[in-house]
Amino acid sequence: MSDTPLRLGVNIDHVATVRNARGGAYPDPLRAAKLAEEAGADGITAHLREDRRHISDADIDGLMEVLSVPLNFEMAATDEMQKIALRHKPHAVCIVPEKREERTTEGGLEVAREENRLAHFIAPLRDVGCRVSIFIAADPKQIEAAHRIGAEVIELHTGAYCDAHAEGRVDDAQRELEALRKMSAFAHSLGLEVHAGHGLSYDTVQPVAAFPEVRELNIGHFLIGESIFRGLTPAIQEMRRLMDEARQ
Ligand SMILES: CC(=O)[C@@H](O)[C@H](O)COP(=O)(O)O
Ligand SMILES: NCC(=O)COP(=O)(O)O
Repeated sequence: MSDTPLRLGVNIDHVATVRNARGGAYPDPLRAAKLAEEAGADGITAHLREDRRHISDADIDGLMEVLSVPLNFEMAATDEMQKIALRHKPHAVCIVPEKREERTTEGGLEVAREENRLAHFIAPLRDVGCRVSIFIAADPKQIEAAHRIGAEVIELHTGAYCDAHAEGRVDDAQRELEALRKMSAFAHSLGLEVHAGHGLSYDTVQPVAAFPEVRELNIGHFLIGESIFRGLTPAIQEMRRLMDEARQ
């Protein structure tokens, strides 16, 4: 039983993916964000990619205006994105690695090799009051580097665990989960706030939600997919229920 509350951040990127499949304005990610808030989301996550394949600049403008819960703004460590973040000053900025040719965010940020540049990159974001988070693999070297550059939060990439689970690679899934468990405890021991996300579903969320050090899960693709079948509000409520159950 953990008495630390576990927040649910709902990622609305893939509402924008569906909208962009046809151009135009439907379905509207802002409407999804407001619905997610009403359904119990503690925050909204949106990733403005360099290629704008889903979330657009106008979506970020709109989210900053309409949200009552905090926005977790995911972005690559580029000058363009830094300017946008400094203009909006969202509650949290999560620095993620990005490759144009990837289908989705494939791994964690390489912090150790770019420590100096990243320390300078995040300093102004912290100065304007953004909580800076680093999207990272379950690797002690990267976690130590994230701590050294002054990040307050790390978000552990759960994709490898979820992929192994989905493909029925039971031993691999168990090994990935164990790494996530150990690294949550390690990051927490350094004073970092620990978040996790990527690819989580009803089948994979509970073991991660049960780690006592994890304070926030960011979940998107599965929830938006599941909302086709049961509606966004029930899809989010069921995720919330599973998270609470795992925490007991
Ligand atoms: C950084 C990350 O985990 C991804 O959440 C992202 O927000 C989802 O979008 P992509 O599928 O484009 O990576
Ligand atoms: N940072 C992870 C996130 O926001 C959601 O990832 P996914 O559930 O869309 O894979």
